[in-house]
Amino acid sequence: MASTLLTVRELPGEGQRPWKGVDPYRGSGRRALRPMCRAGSAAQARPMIIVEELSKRYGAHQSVDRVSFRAVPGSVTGFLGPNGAGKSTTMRMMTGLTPPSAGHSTILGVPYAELPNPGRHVGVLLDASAQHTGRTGREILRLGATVMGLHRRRVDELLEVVGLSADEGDRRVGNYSLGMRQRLGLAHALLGDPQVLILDEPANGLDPAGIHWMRGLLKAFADRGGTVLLSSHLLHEIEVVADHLVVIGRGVIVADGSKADLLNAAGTLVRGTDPAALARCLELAGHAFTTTEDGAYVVEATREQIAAVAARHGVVITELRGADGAGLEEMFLQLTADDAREKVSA
Ligand SMILES: Nc1ncnc2c1ncn2[C@@H]1O[C@H](COP(=O)(O)OP(=O)(O)OP(=O)(O)O)[C@@H](O)[C@H]1O
Repeated sequence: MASTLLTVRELPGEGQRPWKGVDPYRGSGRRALRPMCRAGSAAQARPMIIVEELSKRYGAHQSVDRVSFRAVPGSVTGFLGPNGAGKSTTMRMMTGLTPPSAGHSTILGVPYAELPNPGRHVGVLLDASAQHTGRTGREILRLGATVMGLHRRRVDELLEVVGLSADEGDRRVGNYSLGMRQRLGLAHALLGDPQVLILDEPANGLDPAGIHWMRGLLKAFADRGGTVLLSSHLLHEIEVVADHLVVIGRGVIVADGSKADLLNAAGTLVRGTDPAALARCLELAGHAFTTTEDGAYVVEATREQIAAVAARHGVVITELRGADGAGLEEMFLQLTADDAREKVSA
């Protein structure tokens, strides 16, 4: 299937970048990232990442099985799955580090390996602990800046953006904590002012303040028109930051949709003053439901449908909301229950 969105020649070069000439730092106490203004809403709907039927087999083990999804600009796509589900393998295939057994993927319309000066278009953070431990953070960023043809000034800017002090920048990476390595990895991913970010578990090792900071950074990146693909098993983190969710279990995509749709699919929680009467009217209306431990019902119907049924039968409702009390975790555990190492009681 032809999926080319932009040819290499059409990729915005330095002189064509829409944000060229804008001073992104003016008026801000801390340095901000460059804005990524995008033309219209139609352009925003075009997927920047297309993964089609990607598969990876290691010997007899099928690690990734015909995985397909897309990520569009202006949004954060959360790539969720339990340990060993195939997230890293998929991302490694997308970024040319692992050859797929079948399928293909494109970023900005071309395979990652065909992007000219890829760091200028796609920021990748796959394994923060893989950085050279003998170099300082600043040296690693300077090397990256040289390879990408960037001014050295950019290194200082990015150290500041990710919250590493000048002193920390001059320390050897071998002496960095995991959280500091994640910040450095993120700085490296952002160095080339890319349009797309592919980040594998970037929150690992970050403290709560660091996770909060990163959440803001990724949201701001997406708000400026960037495309973010973010893998994690930190479900609450993803729930807060992602607009779109792709859930993987044992190498297979088990859910793919907007966060709102997937959470709504978890059903509606309703509680009434007379549970038996409420149950009867739900049955009469043909709405399937389950009972929670504390006597509420989780119903396969919208809030409006339930309210209408209750009103028709004169049943008093005391609580009516999306059944997302446990948020994404509940949905995630349900969707991956067959795949999880720890079995979850329904
Ligand atoms: N080089 C390899 N050789 C053999 N098996 C591999 C290799 N790389 C990954 N696998 C297997 O592929 C499966 C998916 O691993 P992957 O690292 O992609 O999972 P993940 O979803 O990123 O997990 P985690 O959340 O624990 O990082 C696992 O069963 C893993 O053991």
